[in-house]
Amino acid sequence: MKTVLTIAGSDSSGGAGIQADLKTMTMNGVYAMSAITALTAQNTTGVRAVEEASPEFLGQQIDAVFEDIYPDAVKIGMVASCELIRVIADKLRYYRARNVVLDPVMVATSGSALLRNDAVQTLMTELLPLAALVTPNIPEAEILSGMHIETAEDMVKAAEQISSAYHCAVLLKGGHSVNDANDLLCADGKITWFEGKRIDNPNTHGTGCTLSSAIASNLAKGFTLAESVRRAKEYISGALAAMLNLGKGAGPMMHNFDLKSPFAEEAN
Ligand SMILES: Nc1ncnc2c1ncn2[C@@H]1O[C@H](COP(=O)(O)OP(=O)(O)OP(=O)(O)O)[C@@H](O)[C@H]1O
Ligand SMILES: Cc1ncc(COP(=O)(O)O)c(N)n1
Repeated sequence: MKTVLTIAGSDSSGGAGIQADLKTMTMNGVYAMSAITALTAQNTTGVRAVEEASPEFLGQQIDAVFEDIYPDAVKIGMVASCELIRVIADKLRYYRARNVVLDPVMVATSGSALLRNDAVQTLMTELLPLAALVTPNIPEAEILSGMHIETAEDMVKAAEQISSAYHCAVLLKGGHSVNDANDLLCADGKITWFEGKRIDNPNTHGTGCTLSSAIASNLAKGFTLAESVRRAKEYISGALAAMLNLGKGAGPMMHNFDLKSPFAEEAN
């Protein structure tokens, strides 16, 4: 069985972060492992508190995984601080991690900051060059490229700029666009659009975490980058279309929307 490690923060409400990653990886047929950067006390309405792991303890978690079950892919989500970013970068270099997918999480859907302001530059210089793929949403791509993004042409220019500056592929996600949810892949100088009809569902907590974990899972299974993105887009569209409605704010999506297991049956 193929294996994937997520290095990310815990979301107590289960919709984003480590919890979304483990659900997504399991549903995408890989064995999921985790190294937790921070605990968050959060729900669908917002983040109440954050407890960061110490850099030493994060390093120990990553060592424990790599020394025993070497992951076929690594997904990185919330990284919180400069110190934690440096540990992650050192470990990924030391273990020559492959298929690294970086979701440059900065702000939660609810508006709370998940990355310290002074850590944005460290994320860009330390982690982007190690990534096979970086998956910014539109506001994150504006920060990474220093460009304002309004049109599809702006998305292409920003993705090309980030890709050439950091020598990694870029998937610029269109979830925050006013039009359809079309995502753009820029890899080896080639632009590919992945089109998605906008689903009228306000419950989008954890969409970015889910998409990047599904891509990492498919890379681990040996699919090409473009095919991994296509399959992940299909997965996120299915999870959103299942119209789960939980919580008082932007709720989580359903992961077991396609599960026909007898263990999933509910009592009448
Ligand atoms: N309403 C929607 N309908 C269809 N697809 C969507 C919708 N919202 C987001 N997506 C898709 O979900 C994925 C994540 O995109 P998005 O731009 O929301 O990322 P994000 O902002 O990082 O997510 P997060 O909510 O975790 O912060 C993309 O493939 C995007 O196209
Ligand atoms: C621990 C953690 N990681 C990532 C996100 C981003 O997800 P979203 O933008 O959907 O809130 C989050 N809210 N919490």
